[in-house]
Amino acid sequence: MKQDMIVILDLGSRENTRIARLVRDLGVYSEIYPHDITKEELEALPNVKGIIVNGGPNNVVDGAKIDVGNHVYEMSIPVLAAAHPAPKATISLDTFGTNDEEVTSVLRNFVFNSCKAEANWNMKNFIADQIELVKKQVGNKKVLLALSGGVDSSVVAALLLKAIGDQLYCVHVNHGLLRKGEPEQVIEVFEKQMKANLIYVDATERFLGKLENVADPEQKRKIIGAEFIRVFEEEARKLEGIDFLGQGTIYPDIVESGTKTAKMVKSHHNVGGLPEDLQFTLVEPLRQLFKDEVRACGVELGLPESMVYRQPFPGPGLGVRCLGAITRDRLEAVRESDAILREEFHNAGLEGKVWQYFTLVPDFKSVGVKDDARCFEYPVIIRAVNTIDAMTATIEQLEWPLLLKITDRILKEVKGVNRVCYDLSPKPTATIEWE
Ligand SMILES: Nc1ncnc2c1ncn2[C@@H]1O[C@H](COP(=O)(O)OP(=O)(O)OP(=O)(O)O)[C@@H](O)[C@H]1O
Repeated sequence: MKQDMIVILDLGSRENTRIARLVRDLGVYSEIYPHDITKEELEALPNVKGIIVNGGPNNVVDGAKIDVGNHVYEMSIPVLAAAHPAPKATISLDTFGTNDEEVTSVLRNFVFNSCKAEANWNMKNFIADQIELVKKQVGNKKVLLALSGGVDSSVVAALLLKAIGDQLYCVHVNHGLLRKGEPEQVIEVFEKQMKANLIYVDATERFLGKLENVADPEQKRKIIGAEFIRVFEEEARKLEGIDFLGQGTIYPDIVESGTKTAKMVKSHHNVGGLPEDLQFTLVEPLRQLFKDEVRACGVELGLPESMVYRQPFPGPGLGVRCLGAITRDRLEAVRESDAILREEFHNAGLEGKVWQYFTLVPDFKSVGVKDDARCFEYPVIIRAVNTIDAMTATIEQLEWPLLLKITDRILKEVKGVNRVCYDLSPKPTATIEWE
């Protein structure tokens, strides 16, 4: 193992994530574990140079104070106890302080002087360590991975390929709701370039059939999710002797599901809902990474930037941007207009600058004129928003010439469309997606 590690024990503090990031900013890898980690579990972690017991006022669960076991202090590993009474800490603090510089100076002293950790955290070493761990976990067994072509599953796929090569089986499901060029890119990158075992399933007809005449957004999402599990399950059953399921779980997924310490564990299974008899052990090499680190990992693994810096895309795909009951003509109009929008944002240097931008097509028509004749066609609505946490969002103030150019191209190139609108609504009151 190449990297030293500082372990942060979670006693419910909201600061855990910040401390982990600040330790990593010092160049030392850090991971967060539940407060009730056992002696054996702690001993099994590689290269632990120091432990931070991060206390604070949230250390009460169901009326009882929670604490770490005494073994934490008896392992001859330096311990920093912050806002927490500790029998034998190397360093005890009342609190970590509020500004990052203060906290960093305490951490620097602990990490380098007390723990003698080396600043050897970088993507190369992270990848090398994860490869070693995955090899140890998987042995000569097979791993199945649902590969969406999104950032997280693509980075996991690339990492697992490096670790176990053709013991990895990737399944990419085309549900007919992917963006233009996406299934082609998955095939090009993973099958042609990286030589992965890629199972490509074109289930377009199946999904669109199930979605026919379904207008309720919740119902649409449910059908897409359930059908995805069914297709994936069928593929899994065709393959023999699979013991592991690879997943692109990343640290924010774990925090969102509620950490163990917060007693909110709502198991986060990305590919949730697989039948009971399909029992897999999970392989989740990115589970301790933040999104920007996942991207850096993807770049280091040689994935194309367009994949690694892809904007967020909803699970049900274009299905929720073809409003109401999905029809093939409107779905095509969403896909084509979205491709134009992305191309023009790329040309204008806005890619990576605007958080999310897409088009949608509602299920009503308006009157227009084309070639001197009256026409009755769909509008395309453009949405471009910026946000930090997706809880609130502001709209991007696009330049008029760019908006006019995109409008012109959509009206000329997309079939069945006679009108383009720009959605000016922030969140709140509007959500980012329409459905
Ligand atoms: N079309 C698909 N084909 C294969 N797997 C998929 C597909 N869509 C989703 N998945 C699987 O379900 C997981 C969760 O999908 P979701 O749309 O919530 O994306 P995510 O958590 O942002 O991950 P990613 O960045 O990999 O898409 C994905 O990581 C992937 O493993």
